[in-house]
Amino acid sequence: MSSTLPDSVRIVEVGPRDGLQNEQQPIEVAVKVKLVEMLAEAGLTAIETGSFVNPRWVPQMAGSEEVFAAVERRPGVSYSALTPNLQGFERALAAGASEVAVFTAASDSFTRKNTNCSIDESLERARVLMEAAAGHGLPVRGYVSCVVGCPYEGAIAPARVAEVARRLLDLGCYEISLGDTIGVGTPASVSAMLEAVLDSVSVAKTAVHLHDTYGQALANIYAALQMGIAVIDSSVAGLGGCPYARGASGNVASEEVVYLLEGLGIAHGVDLERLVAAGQFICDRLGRSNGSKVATALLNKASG
Ligand SMILES: CC(C)(COP(=O)([O-])OP(=O)([O-])OC[C@H]1O[C@@H](n2cnc3c(N)ncnc32)[C@H](O)[C@@H]1OP(=O)([O-])[O-])[C@@H](O)C(=O)NCCC(=O)NCCSC(=O)C[C@@](C)(O)CC(=O)[O-]
Repeated sequence: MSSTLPDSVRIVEVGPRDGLQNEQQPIEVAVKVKLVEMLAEAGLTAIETGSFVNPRWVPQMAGSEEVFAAVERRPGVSYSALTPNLQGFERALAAGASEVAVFTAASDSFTRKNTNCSIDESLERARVLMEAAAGHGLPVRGYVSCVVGCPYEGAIAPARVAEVARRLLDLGCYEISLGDTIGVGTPASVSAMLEAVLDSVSVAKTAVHLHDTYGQALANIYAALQMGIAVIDSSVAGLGGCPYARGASGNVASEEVVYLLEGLGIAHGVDLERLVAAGQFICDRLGRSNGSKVATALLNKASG
């Protein structure tokens, strides 16, 4: 095995936010709370618990205040919130989020559809937000969407991604999460993008956030691991998608990531059985089949 693989990986669980934001049916606050608590019990230490965006844009996240208020906090777990602007930050702060995440994209067209502004304007909003966050000592993570392809502009040049990632880092983000929002990347295009980013952002501050729309997410994660990336975003049961990226399916399933890391001998700190239980809990509540192949295989094995 390549010696460049990391010894341990931090999994950032985005299911309660990225996974649920696209759901059309109402989901009770108590169900979201139970999901977050089950994920923490499974050993996840970074859980994106909700977002503080305009509820007219993403109605499913309207109850995030209540979710943050009701979740029983476990020591050592970071309960983060996605925030597009100062107003979102103030809501996150009042709700007691452990940290916040700002977001932009490597595509102006996507940024306009998602946040009603240009990349430059989104970075200006992030700057204002981050000044406020610094005043409260709250860490800020940065997302770049459309790092390989954009639903409106097509292929995205790696240099464009590197530039936006660098600008977020310069604003003070402690980590940059690179999102293949529509899951079009392959190991070749993801590696080329990462090479460009790693020229100006250290590997220790780089994370990948890969949707599995074309079934390439695990292969892309393996390519990223080989480049030393040690932070992976994922969503329990493979839930999710961005409401402003038509056709985008869920993130790579957290269960798949844990199984892969286990097989590679990379430490991750997650109890797979409990994680599978959390995924099945939310799938049952949503009335849908489990999007994780690993969960499906383990559940079939247990019942057979
Ligand atoms: C960014 C805005 C707010 C701009 O939306 P806007 O309409 O341009 O905002 P505005 O500043 O002109 O304000 C208009 C109204 O929105 C309200 N408003 C303004 N901000 C907030 C806020 N924070 N919370 C609550 N309300 C807010 C504000 O108070 C006002 O209310 P009104 O006076 O009309 O009643 C809007 O476009 C928005 O909420 N967009 C969010 C879209 C979203 O959540 N997308 C999904 C997350 S991104 C993603 O999934 C990708 C990612 C991160 O996972 C990585 C990947 O996969 O690539």
